[in-house]
Amino acid sequence: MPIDAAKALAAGPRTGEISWTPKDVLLYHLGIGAGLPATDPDELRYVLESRLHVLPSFATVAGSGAPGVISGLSMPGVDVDLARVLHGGQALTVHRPLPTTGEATATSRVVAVYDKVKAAVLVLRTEVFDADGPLWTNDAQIFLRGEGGFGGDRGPSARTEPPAGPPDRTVERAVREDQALLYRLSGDWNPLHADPEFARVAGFERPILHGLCTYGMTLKAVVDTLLDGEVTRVREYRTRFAGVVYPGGTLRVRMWRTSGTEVRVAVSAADRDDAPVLADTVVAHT
Ligand SMILES: CCCCCCC[C@@H](O)CC(=O)SCCNC(=O)CCNC(=O)[C@H](O)C(C)(C)COP(=O)(O)OP(=O)(O)OC[C@H]1O[C@@H](n2cnc3c(N)ncnc32)[C@H](O)[C@@H]1OP(=O)(O)O
Repeated sequence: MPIDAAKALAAGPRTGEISWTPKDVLLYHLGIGAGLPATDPDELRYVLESRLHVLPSFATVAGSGAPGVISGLSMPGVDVDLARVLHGGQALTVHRPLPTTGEATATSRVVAVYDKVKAAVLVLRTEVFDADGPLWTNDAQIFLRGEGGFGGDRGPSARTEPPAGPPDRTVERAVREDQALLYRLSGDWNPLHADPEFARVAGFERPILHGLCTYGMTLKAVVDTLLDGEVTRVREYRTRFAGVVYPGGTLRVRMWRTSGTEVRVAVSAADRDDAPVLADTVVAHT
């Protein structure tokens, strides 16, 4: 059986050491489209090592290859075809600002398996600590097409509409044609994002963008637009991947300030009739 929920949930945590350097942070920032225009002082904080600030969504790729990245998909009770895997959602809690250089311990385990009948949804939690204590917690929701129907708990429904009324701010961000090719160098080498033949087998007309690339692009847009570019103000950031993004397209990012410490966000593909891309998206901040 491809998904054995009981076995996946009973499996002990996987632990590994991770580390990163400013070069990894710079590469990640470039992969989510930072650095344009190259002379903009606000952009230099993302792409120049002497001024480097770490966008918290870097936590989703830090120490690639360790538990929690693609290797997180090979675990007890989970034996799935990569072509059926889509990233369903992501929730990040930042316990402390991310340093530009780090050595930490990452522990991952499956905390939930939901049966959506036509799919299974796996929630993989990764907790990261360094010598000074907790750094961040990441929950990845992995949508496994065709793997449901095992009689499990259906779990929560993902149907939240964006807040009523016009957004406080709307910005657009171009997705470069080579965005996925650059982004994948931060650690997610899934061929779905680079190999046209693999993408076709997976049911797409061409390679799609990594969900976590859209996730990072969106957080950067929010931080730059509403948080004065101060990356350390982000406390939590969660989203659901509601539709695919193709390289070469344009993200339309709508933002609602719902309180002094919360921004709700909806992202659509401006080049594809405003099709929803990110839903149920919240940035909690100081
Ligand atoms: C450790 C990290 C590992 C990371 C692994 C990932 C590796 C990466 O390289 C892979 C990627 O980046 S893939 C790219 C990013 N993801 C996407 O583009 C997916 C976009 N979303 C979709 O296509 C559809 O929403 C789709 C297909 C997701 C769902 O659409 P439908 O099939 O039409 O589903 P629908 O009928 O609307 O709903 C069925 C039930 O599922 C729940 N649901 C819907 N979307 C969900 C989502 N995104 N996440 C979780 N649950 C979701 C619905 O609530 C519904 O359940 P219920 O009936 O109980 O309410």
